[in-house]
Amino acid sequence: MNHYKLQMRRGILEEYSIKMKKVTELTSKAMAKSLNIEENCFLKQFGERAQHQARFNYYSRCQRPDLVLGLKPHSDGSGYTIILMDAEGLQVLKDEQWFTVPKISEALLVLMGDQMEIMTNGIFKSPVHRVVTSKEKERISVAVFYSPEVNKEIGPEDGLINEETPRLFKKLQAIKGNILKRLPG
Ligand SMILES: O=C(O)CCC(=O)C(=O)O
Ligand SMILES: [Fe+2]
Repeated sequence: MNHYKLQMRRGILEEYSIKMKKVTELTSKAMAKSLNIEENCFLKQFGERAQHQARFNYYSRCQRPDLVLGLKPHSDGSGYTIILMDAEGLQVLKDEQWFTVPKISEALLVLMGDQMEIMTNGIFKSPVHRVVTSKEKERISVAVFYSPEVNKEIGPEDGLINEETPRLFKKLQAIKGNILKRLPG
């Protein structure tokens, strides 16, 4: 890759990161509003130095999609994850069944991670998900894992705990690199 192309790609990534910061601010506020709690409460838990880690996933075409998965079942250890994809292939597990996430053009997918499940006291679930392969099409996705700043203490929002819905999680400390929690098997 020549120098000019490299510079250009860096520029695009930098711009994407800056825009992602805005997206996570808006999304965190919108999620709090939807739960009727103080709009900045999740942003406060994520902290001013919240982590944004981007991962590029490339899934090549596969002759035996019935035998080969692109990504094994897991839930994300992030707060939440923002996914940009160029094709279908991502599936989420609900009621022991796999559902394909539709690809909506220009749309970003917000996928809850384990830490947001904790902060919402279990109201927003961190789904087990996987990626299937395809015979016809390769696939690329960009996942931005948005997580609380390192060493930040997180826990269920007080506003979501009451007599009917008791606290489900203890307070925890956010740690670095807790991106994938793989399930056994
Ligand atoms: O490729 C995708 O759509 C999902 C990727 C994913 O689940 C991950 O990177 O943790
Ligand atoms: Fe994931």
